[in-house]
Amino acid sequence: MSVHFRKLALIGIGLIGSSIALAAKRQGLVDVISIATRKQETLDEARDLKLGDIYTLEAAEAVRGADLVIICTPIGAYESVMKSIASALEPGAILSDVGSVKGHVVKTLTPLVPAGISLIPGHPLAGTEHSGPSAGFPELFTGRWCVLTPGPEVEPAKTEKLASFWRAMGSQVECMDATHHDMVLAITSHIPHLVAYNIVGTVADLEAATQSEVIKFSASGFRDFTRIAASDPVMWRDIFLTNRDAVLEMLGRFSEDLSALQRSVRTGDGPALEAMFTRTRAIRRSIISAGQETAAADFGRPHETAPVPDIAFVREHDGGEDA
Ligand SMILES: NC(=O)c1ccc[n+]([C@@H]2O[C@H](COP(=O)([O-])OP(=O)(O)OC[C@H]3O[C@@H](n4cnc5c(N)ncnc54)[C@H](O)[C@@H]3O)[C@@H](O)[C@H]2O)c1
Ligand SMILES: O=C(O)C(=O)C[C@]1(C(=O)O)C=C[C@@H](O)C=C1
Repeated sequence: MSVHFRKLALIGIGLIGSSIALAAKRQGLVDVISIATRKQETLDEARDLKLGDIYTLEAAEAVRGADLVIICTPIGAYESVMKSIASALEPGAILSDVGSVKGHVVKTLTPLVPAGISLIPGHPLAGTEHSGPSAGFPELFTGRWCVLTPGPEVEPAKTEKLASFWRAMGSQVECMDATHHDMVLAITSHIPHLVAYNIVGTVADLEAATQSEVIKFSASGFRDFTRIAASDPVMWRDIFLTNRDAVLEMLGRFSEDLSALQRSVRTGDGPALEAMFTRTRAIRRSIISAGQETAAADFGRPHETAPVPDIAFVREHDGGEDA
């Protein structure tokens, strides 16, 4: 199966779009890359970085003649992007995306997709807290999962072609149901971000209320949370607006477990606290020893089959992790 595409159109060129452009070019997966963004300054930045071959503010122009189109904008922009590109899509093209929520994306895009176009939603489980065209790097997807959620109507050969594209950029690919994806990501990615946003907000409020230097003397545990809490506000707003049900369901479970911990602290239950912390330390160590700092374990893939990414590289780009 050929991995090659004639023309790749990227709608939105931030962290993920620019990483795809760099990785696809490096691996020789496409002849031409066309890039569309909403703002001229972003387009100019992408051109200065030589991310593509064609640059335009018109998404419809970018997708004309493209055999692979990947939407790389925040999820809230999908409907208007789709309406503007629908009539310009090339018959036979694969239409995909990289959005962090899949159920909502399927619901929004499906009714707008013209006949003859294969919609195969995707989600690379890789990222950083940085955004914009200059944040991308071609190794972002190396050793990371990419989840695809094709509907039953999609020809298996089309899904396989897109899967080969992601594999050629270094990812491992898994197909799954969009609802399952959203439930797993709610607990492994969305709630961790919510917790980080909350704790950093609480500390900042405390500092203001007590007029004391709480943040100045914060230890590195708190700083790890501030990395996550620095993630793009628009992207994360859209994730919580579109994965509401799964996030609320998982948040219920999370709150129960937090209450149990609260009780252990209040009652001075040392053994319970130690048992919990021993269990979580073992989970962290098993992820690190498998070299897979992603949600791979949550997809039930045995650790030993996970590829070993260059942890030093990941650490440098992710802003620091303990080993
Ligand atoms: N950042 C991550 O860690 C990460 C990881 C995996 C998936 N994702 C998903 O990838 C998508 C993009 O995230 P990112 O981190 O690359 O964001 P980003 O903010 O770095 O880039 C988004 C890009 O979309 C452009 N854009 C916004 N609205 C647009 C519109 N209407 N038309 C054309 N362009 C538009 C912006 O100008 C920007 O270039 C999101 O849907 C997000 O859920 C992000
Ligand atoms: O490493 C980070 O900074 C990320 O937040 C990446 C992360 C994640 O939660 O793992 C964030 C959202 C994406 O949908 C996928 C990956």
